[in-house]
Amino acid sequence: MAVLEKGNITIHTENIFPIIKKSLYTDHEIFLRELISNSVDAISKLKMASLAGEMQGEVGEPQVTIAVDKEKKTLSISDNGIGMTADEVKKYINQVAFSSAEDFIKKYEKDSNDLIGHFGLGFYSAFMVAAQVEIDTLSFKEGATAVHWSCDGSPEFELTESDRTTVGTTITLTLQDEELEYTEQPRIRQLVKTYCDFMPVKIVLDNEQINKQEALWKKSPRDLTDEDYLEFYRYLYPFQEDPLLWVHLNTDYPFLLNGILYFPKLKPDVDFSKGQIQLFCNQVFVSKNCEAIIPEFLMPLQGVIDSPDIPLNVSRSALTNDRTVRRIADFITKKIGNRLKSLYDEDRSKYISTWSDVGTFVKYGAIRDEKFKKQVEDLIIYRTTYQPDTAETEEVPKVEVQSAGDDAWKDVDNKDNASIEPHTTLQEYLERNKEKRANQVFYCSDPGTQNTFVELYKNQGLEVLYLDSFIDANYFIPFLEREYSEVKFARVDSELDETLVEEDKAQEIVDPTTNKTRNESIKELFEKALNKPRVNIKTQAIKSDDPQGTPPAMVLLPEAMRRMQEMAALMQEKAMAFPEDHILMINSAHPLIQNLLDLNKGTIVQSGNDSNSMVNLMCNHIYDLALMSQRAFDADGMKAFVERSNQVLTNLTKK
Ligand SMILES: Nc1ncnc2c1ncn2[C@@H]1O[C@H](COP(=O)(O)OP(=O)(O)OP(=O)(O)O)[C@@H](O)[C@H]1O
Repeated sequence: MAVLEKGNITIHTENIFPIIKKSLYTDHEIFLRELISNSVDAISKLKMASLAGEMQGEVGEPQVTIAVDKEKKTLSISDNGIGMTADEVKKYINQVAFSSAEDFIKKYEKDSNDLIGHFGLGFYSAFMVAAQVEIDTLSFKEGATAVHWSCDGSPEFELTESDRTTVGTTITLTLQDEELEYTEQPRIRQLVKTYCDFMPVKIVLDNEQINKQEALWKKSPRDLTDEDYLEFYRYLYPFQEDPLLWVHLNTDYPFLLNGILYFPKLKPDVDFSKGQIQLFCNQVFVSKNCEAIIPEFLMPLQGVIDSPDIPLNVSRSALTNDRTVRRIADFITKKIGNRLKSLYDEDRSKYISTWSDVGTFVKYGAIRDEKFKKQVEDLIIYRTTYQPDTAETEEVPKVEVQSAGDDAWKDVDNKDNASIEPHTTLQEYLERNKEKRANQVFYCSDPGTQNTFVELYKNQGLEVLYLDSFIDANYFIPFLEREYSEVKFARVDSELDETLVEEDKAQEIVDPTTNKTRNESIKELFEKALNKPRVNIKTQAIKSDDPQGTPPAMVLLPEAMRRMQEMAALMQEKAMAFPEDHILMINSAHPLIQNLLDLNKGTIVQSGNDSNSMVNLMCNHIYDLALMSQRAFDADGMKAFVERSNQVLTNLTKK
């Protein structure tokens, strides 16, 4: 075969190939994406040429075909695209590709690993894995002759005639010995699935199409059903629970952007620093790492974004500061806010049912992003103990939610989820409770351990909000306190609000010999029995029509002190130990406490019992029961509790 040309590739650095081969990129595998992208481009160029009437004959069904040969150690990528003439090979491969390679390498040699997806490496990335690269190509142009180009990784190349008869290009790589993994079919399938799954052309290996092809995000939302979105999610994230909501992004001005973002069901240990959104550029996968593009608070979202306007061959830090990227981030944030607002306005019961997960994003976003906060501040809701009157005769379960803007509660059909609980906004809460306790919010951070307190508040007609998501205590409540500086937030177990306690009848003197009040006597009794100087014992009489139904004692953790400890635990990244300094509040109105005082005075005659030791046991027991409703015992605590329980029962059953 006639040699058309032998020559040197026009580059100015002799050592470009060793750099490409060895040190520049850790991700050698991306060469396949680059070569397939070139093929897909060549196919769309041919389509355009055909539409422009520049082409004789029919364009066949577009296809990229991959073939591997283990014995020959080759991998080839063929397309039926536009092809190249000899002159085009000289120009685009020898000059353009290699001189841009040189530029690229010079510019990014140092921080190449910081590049998003190592995009724009192009044809010459083949030399990362190949000892020799051959191009066999026939241009669509009339009268073109097929050419064969080959290069062994030195700056020398050879161009010869080829006997190829079909329009298109085949790139054949003879792989380096340490890169033979690319002759393995499963490896190729995996790479195509990762990088080329949504490319708009069929990719075939061993007579089988191995890419999915349809990029749902490029379609119009009008043509898609909920099931389409769900199916796509399940394809992207198999074995995960269905997402709660999604937002379809679709704009072409002032930048091109398509994408679908899903709100997943959150795991309690969600890590806001790790993204799961996949970044594409014209349906070519770039990176599963959108940190520089997506605002941090949207990191737990999943899905895809695709934009040719995101500069991909710049370093990450340059990307974050890029003007278009910042505008894209703002656009995404705004769209998310709009989606939440429309759901809030149009489907309140769905909004509420997804709130426990979606709310975490919203709260975090409101803390982190001033603009987003403005968009969502009226959409932040809280589960509440408030129970509006419900119409009991209706057959369809109803959920009561507060309508937007006013204080009227309305029924919402709730066929899907009968267990939706009442929710309210903070403004509505403050408005509703301003007569009873102006600018005061009572909240519960853990219904499991604070239920006794919640019940107490509820019974006295005080409304409690549940601020029990994992970002509430350390981040969101402090944020609310900065936003609403006039409002005080107190956890239900921090102290008993004055509305819960009786103005004291317990000041009466019960012991004429010592002149002690009832309260003083109770306090002294417990102090002696417990002998725990760090436990601050207080007495109060809880208001109730049924004192037996109230707890005889409660352990309280003053708000400021508890928060300091929570903060300290957070900084040390460990769970907060139960504070040894706490308040033991004895409910002097409870019959048990009354009886205990009497027992201590010996007025109740317990035949055969040593009333002193019995009183002592009882005091400790009351304290343990109060502690128990706040936290679980450790092994020693449990042992002591069980032993004492048995002792009490033995004493009580003694003849
Ligand atoms: N399969 C192909 N069919 C036809 N022409 C091709 C093919 N592969 C490469 N080319 C030509 O070679 C040129 C250089 O390719 P290369 O991949 O280096 O850069 P690029 O595709 O222009 O840009 P990028 O750096 O973004 O990949 C292409 O612009 C194209 O003209």
